[in-house]
Formats: sequence, structure tokens, C-alpha cells
Amino acid sequence: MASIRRDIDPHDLEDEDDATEPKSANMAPAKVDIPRIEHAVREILIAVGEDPDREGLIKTPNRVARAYGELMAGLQDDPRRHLKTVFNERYDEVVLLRDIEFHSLCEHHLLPFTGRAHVAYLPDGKVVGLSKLARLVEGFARRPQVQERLTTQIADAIMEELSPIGSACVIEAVHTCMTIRGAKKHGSTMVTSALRGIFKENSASRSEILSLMYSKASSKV
Ligand SMILES: Nc1nc2c(ncn2[C@@H]2O[C@H](COP(=O)(O)OP(=O)(O)OP(=O)(O)O)[C@@H](O)[C@H]2O)c(=O)[nH]1
Ligand SMILES: [Zn+2]
Repeated sequence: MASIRRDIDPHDLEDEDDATEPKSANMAPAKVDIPRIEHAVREILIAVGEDPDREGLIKTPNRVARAYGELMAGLQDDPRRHLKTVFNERYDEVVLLRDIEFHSLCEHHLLPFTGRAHVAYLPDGKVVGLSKLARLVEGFARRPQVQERLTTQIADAIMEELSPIGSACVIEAVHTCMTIRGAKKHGSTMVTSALRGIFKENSASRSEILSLMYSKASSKV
């Protein structure tokens, strides 16, 4: 397998996006039904024995509705759009973007799971701007998810849009539904991987990409 030439901290990225496109940090909120969520949140507050009309809670239903608009922003987005602008580059070495921070919602409990995604591909003529990999992760994360699906959606989107020789996604995340409630296993981290193309078929390539992804082992999930 060709050796890695790019190993980039996403926080160092220059963003070359079109100025009209919403930035990943400020992804346009989803158009959620605000009154309906407000009503539901008010009902939850009553159901748990709270007084939704006390001063501290009076604006809470609206705040929660707006927060869901942000947390679900990916639902009305097609994250694959970020892979449509490609450079036809004669570049045949691995591109790896490591430690892409993300925040998602576990679809079982609607509680956050947060962590880092490591995304790589071995191009076959088509290369995208690195920030697009971060936007891809963000778009798939901002919706009710399970970590396995998030991981495969990212790897599959890269395979389908860029037709590379291989793609890989590894995600390390902490699920608050397991740390703050339920099993209450603080410090447990879920790790998932999706390998496609050469990274799935060739054991040497698979070992190399996984060791590169883990080499800065993310104890910082
Ligand atoms: N595989 C997988 N499981 C998840 C993910 N997010 C949450 N879960 C799990 O989904 C499961 C839902 O289990 P249920 O038995 O239906 O729900 P529950 O009674 O709240 O389960 P506990 O969390 O064990 O209390 C739990 O085991 C969670 O830990 C995820 O991304 N992937
Ligand atoms: Zn959960």
C-alpha cells in the first residue's frame, strides 16, 4: 500500500468552502416543528413532576425545541453533497483525516454520544477537499444514530461518490446512555470500523490503515 502523505489535524484546516455554504460549526438547523416539540417537552416536565410554569422552566420547551433543530440538522441534509466537488488529481497515496470530533444522538434514548472519527481513502483519480470529510461526518452525525450505521454511512459514501481504491472509517465514542444511566460504565468507549475496497480485501493494507488510525491512540474521546 502506498505510504501516508497526509495526516492532518482537522483543527488546523483552512476551509476552502464556498462562502454561501453553512459552516460545519454552524450547520443550518433543521426545520423542526417548534410548537409540537414545545408541547411535548411541557408534557414531559409535567410527567416527571415538575412545574413547567416556574420561572426557570418557562422558556425550556422553546430552548429544547431549538436545540433539537441543531442536533437534528443532518436529517435535512444530504452529506454526500460535500463529495461532489472533486479535484481530478494524479495522487495515489492514502489521505487520512484523523480525530474529527463529532456529536450525535443515540437513537434508542436520544442521549448524546460523542467522540472522534478517523476517515481515510486511497484515491483513484478523485480527491476532495479535506474539510469535506469533516462535513461528511458532521452531516451523518447530526441525527438520531447508532454508531455502526454512522461508521458505515461514512465509508460507503466515500466509496460511492469518489470510487477510490479503498475507504475506511473508524469511530471511537462515549455513549452517555451507557455512562450516565443504565449500565453506568464510566470510561467505556465503543469502537467501530468500516473498511471498504483494498482495506477490506488486503490484510496488509487493512493492518496498515488501522495502525495509522490508531497510532495517536485516542485516549481523548
Ligand atoms: N450497538 C449499539 N448499541 C447502542 C448504541 N447506542 C446505544 N446502544 C444500546 O442500545 C441498547 C438498547 O437496549 P434496550 O434494552 O432496548 O434499552 P434499555 O432497556 O434502555 O437498555 P439499557 O441501556 O441496558 O438499560 C442498549 O444496550 C444501549 O447500550 C449504538 O450506537 N450501537
Ligand atoms: Zn442509547
